[in-house]
Order: sequence, then C-alpha cells, then structure tokens
Amino acid sequence: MTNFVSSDMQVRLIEGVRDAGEQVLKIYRGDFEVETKADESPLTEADMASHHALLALLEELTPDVPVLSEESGEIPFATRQQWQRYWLIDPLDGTKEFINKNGEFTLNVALVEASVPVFGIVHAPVLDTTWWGQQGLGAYKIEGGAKRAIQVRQLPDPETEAWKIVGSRRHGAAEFETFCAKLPRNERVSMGSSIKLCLVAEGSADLYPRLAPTSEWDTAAAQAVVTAAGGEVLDAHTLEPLRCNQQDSVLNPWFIVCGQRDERWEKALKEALPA
Ligand SMILES: Nc1ncnc2c1ncn2[C@@H]1O[C@H](COP(=O)(O)O)[C@@H](OP(=O)(O)O)[C@H]1O
Ligand SMILES: [Mg+2]
Repeated sequence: MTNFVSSDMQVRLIEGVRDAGEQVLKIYRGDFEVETKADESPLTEADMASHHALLALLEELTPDVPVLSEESGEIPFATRQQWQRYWLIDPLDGTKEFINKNGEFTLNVALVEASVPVFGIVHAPVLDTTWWGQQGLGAYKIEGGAKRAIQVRQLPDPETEAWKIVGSRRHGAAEFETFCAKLPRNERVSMGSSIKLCLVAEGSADLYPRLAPTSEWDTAAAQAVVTAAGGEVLDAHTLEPLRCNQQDSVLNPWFIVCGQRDERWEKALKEALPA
C-alpha cells in the first residue's frame, strides 16, 4: 500500500489547516463584507484568507506539487491533464453557512493521485472538529482535542432503526425528498458543506444523496475521508466512484455517498432517479 503522505507530513498538514481555520474564525466572529462572484455565488474575505494560508502551507511542504483551489482561477485542462499528483482545495466550503453564522462550513484539502482522492483533510473550525483519512491507512476525527478512528456503519434493518439520510440545506431539495420517499423508513438530517460526507464516514449517517451540482473541490477531501473509513462516493448513474480531473469541466455528476454498498438503496436509487 502506498503511503502518499508520511505521518510527519500529515501532522504538519493538519496543524496548518487548523491554523488557517483560526484565521477564518477571526473573520467569522467579526463583521465581514460579502461579494458576489461571476457565477453569482458569495465570496468573503475568509475564503481568500484561507486560500492564501493553504497555498502558503502547501507550497512550503510540497513545492513541486501543483495546487488547484476553488479561488485560484481557471487552470486549463491541457495543463491539469499533465498532473499525476496535485492538491485540490476548497478554502471555504459552505460559504452561505459561514455568512449565516451557523458554523457548518469547512476547509478542505485533498491530495489527488491519478484522478483518485487518496488523502484528505476536512476541518470545521466552529465545531472544533477535523476529519482526515488516507487510502488504506484509515480515517480519523479530532473533536475538541480528542482523536479517534472512524468508520462507516452498516445500513441498519429499517424495521428496528430508521436509515439516516443527510441532505443539503440549500440544494436539490425536491430530488432529495423524491429519493428518500422511495427508501425504507428513514430520518433526514440537513447539514451544510462537506460535513455531510464526513457524517457518513464516521457512521453518524447512512447515505448522502447529492442530486444537485457540486465541483470536484467540494468533494475530493471528504471523498478521501469516506473511502478511508470504508465507504464510497459513487456517480449516481453509473455507481462508479467519482474521479477528478477527467475533463475540462470540474463539475461532479450527481452522486451518492454510502457506507457499505447495499442492494436495498441501490434498488431505490434506480427507481428514484430520472431515466
Ligand atoms: N450550480 C452549482 N454548480 C456548482 N456547484 C454548486 C452549485 N450550487 C451549489 N454548488 C456547490 O455546493 C456547495 C454548497 O453545498 P451545500 O449547500 O450542500 O453545502 C457550494 O460550495 P461553496 O460554499 O464552496 O461555494 C458550491 O460549490
Ligand atoms: Mg465548496
């Protein structure tokens, strides 16, 4: 099994992401301005502070590895296609949650190798919680200073326990409801940002159907955590794992995050999705 990130490097990365989170927290606790990007999505000084802090961290630790950030501007596919290994970051996922001050936003750093997110850190500064994982080496969570290994859970028997389905606060609500209505007994939980994937990774939720657009930087770090915890992030149509950097567009297909694959939800998915 390849060790993509040494344990020493891992410690420095986690510390660096948590330091960037401290900068974000200072802005979160004060008054900040909100700009609107060309695609109509919001941007705050915290997105940019985190972007610069994470770029500085990665350039210091791995000067030879290129970085693609949500805030770095477009890098042509012809260039990205040459990258065997690169960092893919979303400096602040859940900007609307940040603006609404509900704490459900994250800093996201993924290492992508041959299109597969093999290592990822997801940090939620307000929750004082960090999830990380590396392919083949397990997944972990630090919450309030306490570290523990995490793992996905098996889908429970719905006769005795409802399946927990996590969904976005803001996107794809109608598709989400249609999907959940086809499932056995379930309870729904709303959450912002990549925390949704981490809830599946840690076994607090069973499924996260994302039947709405996202970009690769929204999911790569948390996909690494989910897979290291024994789960999967699957294209909702092909049921193949999501891959990065395969085409000009950085948009993901609709996807499903699951713990262990199970024919019960696969059947529901086939019925719930438009042909
Ligand atoms: N039309 C669209 N195209 C691409 N991504 C979209 C999108 N609408 C929402 N998203 C992504 O969904 C993320 C938020 O999802 P959720 O509300 O479920 O947490 C946003 O992250 P950012 O906050 O980083 O912009 C954004 O990237
Ligand atoms: Mg995002």
